Formats: sequence, C-alpha cells, structure tokens
Amino acid sequence: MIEHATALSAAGTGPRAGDAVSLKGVTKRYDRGVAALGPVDFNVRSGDFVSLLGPSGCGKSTALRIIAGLSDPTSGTVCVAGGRRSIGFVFQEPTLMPWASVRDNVALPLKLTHRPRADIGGCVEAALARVGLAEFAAAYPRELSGGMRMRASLARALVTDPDVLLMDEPFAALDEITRFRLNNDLLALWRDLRKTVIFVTHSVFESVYLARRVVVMTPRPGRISAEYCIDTPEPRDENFRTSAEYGAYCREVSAALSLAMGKGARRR
Ligand SMILES: Nc1ncnc2c1ncn2[C@@H]1O[C@H](COP(=O)(O)OP(=O)(O)OP(=O)(O)O)[C@@H](O)[C@H]1O
Repeated sequence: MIEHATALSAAGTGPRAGDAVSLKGVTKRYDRGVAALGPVDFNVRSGDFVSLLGPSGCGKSTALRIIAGLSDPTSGTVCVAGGRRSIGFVFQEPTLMPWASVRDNVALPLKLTHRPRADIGGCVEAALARVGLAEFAAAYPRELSGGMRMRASLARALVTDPDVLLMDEPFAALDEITRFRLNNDLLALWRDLRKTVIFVTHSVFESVYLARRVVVMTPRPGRISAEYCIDTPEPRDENFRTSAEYGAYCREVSAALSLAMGKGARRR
C-alpha cells in the first residue's frame, strides 16, 4: 500500500502550465534578523489539495502569507495564476467582526472590492449555504459555536469565488469531533468546487486525511524536506480514517517529519 507514497528530495522548479501557485527560491528574513523560511521551491497544480506540514515556528504561516501577498519575500519569486485576487485566506482564528452579523462578516470582501450591491446578497447566501450556515445569516459571532465561527470564516473566504484557498491551521483550536466533521465538509467542498487548496497544519493525521500531496518542512528556516503523494480512492471518509492504509501513510509521513526535525537540528 505504502508504495503509493513517493518521497521526493525537493519540490518544484519554475512555473509550469497548469500550476496555480509557484514559489522559486523564496526566503524570508524578518526585521529582527529571524530567518523564517527557505529557500523554498514549490509548485502546486491547479485543483490540487496540498498540505504544508511542519513543526511550530518552521515558517508555514510565513509561506502562506507570502503566497497571499500579505508579506513580501526577502528573495525569490512567487507566481499565482490569476493574481492575488484569485486567493481566499482562512486564518488560524475565525477573525470575525463581533459587532456584525454573519451575513455582514461574509459580505466584507465583496464590499471591499466594491462589488455591486445587487450581487452581494446572492453571493453571501450561496457561500453560507456551501458551509451549512444558511440559517445563521442573521446571527452574531458570539451566538455561534467555535466550529460555526470557522464555517463563517470559510464562507467569507469562498464568497469571492477564489481559485486558490489558503488555509492556515483553521481547525487546530477545535475539539476532535468538530474537527473531523469540518475535515469531511472541507473535502466535500473541494470535490464539488475543485479549488486549489494549500492547507497548513502540524498534524500528521490531518494532513494525510485531507491532502493529495503532503509537503514536509524542516524547522526554521523552513525548507521542503520530503513530499508524499496520498494516493487513495475518492471520496475519503471515515472508512479511510480507520483503514490500515491511512495508518501506514501516517507512520510514513510521521517518520519523514522526524527526519526533517533532525535536519533542522543539524543546521542549528
Ligand atoms: N512579523 C514577524 N516578525 C518577526 N519574526 C516573525 C514574524 N512572524 C513570524 N516570525 C518568526 O518567524 C518564524 C516562523 O513563523 P511562522 O508563524 O511562519 O511559523 P509557523 O510554522 O506558521 O508556526 P505555527 O505552526 O506555530 O503557527 C517564527 O520563529 C516566528 O517567531
């Protein structure tokens, strides 16, 4: 089974036709001299679901922020097919405005891009229906559970119909039952919409469950240490989560993460 998993020494070259995102020689050094990332070469095919897996502080969020254009790389080039407007971002925290209804929170990206008022209502209703929150449009964030707040945050990212969805440990703070349910709902959404997803996590189990490609990073400054192709029939569901195949992938990726941690230790 595990022979499906192909470990590669490094990922990516320049952008190829069909790439949604391409990073070439990307590094990030913060103002105080912290070398956070790279160099990283990384390509993501359009419609793929890729997980960036690495230890806390290895630069995963930094990589996402650079792809989103929220932070500039110190060196290297970033290419996003369709440009930054084609990106939706889901942060670690739901980051909802507490004084605004769910409907108004989700409408925010459309208002910021001056979308005609007549379009906004329909787009918001559709995004809320996508994440199972249609009945909570008028509710305020304080009236929602943690999982529902994260659904609202996901709806806000989807409302502009982006090609690329960047997700930064969105479910890390949720209880396991809610997290598993959101994992399944995200996979269903991805199968329907076929957006390109880059999902950051430090959970081996979550990355193997969700992603078709797991990219393992070393500790800071994060580099790509290995890649695994999780080649299992779709749709994935609870049967996959409890399968011997899933367990074997998790063991393999876990071993790769341990190896990556060792690489980081040697560099320091
Ligand atoms: N604005 C900043 N200024 C200075 N250093 C920063 C800044 N943002 C991040 N760092 C540092 O860069 C490194 C990488 O941070 P980053 O948040 O990208 O890691 P991460 O892998 O996403 O971590 P986590 O999984 O804990 O969220 C860390 O050492 C962090 O302290």
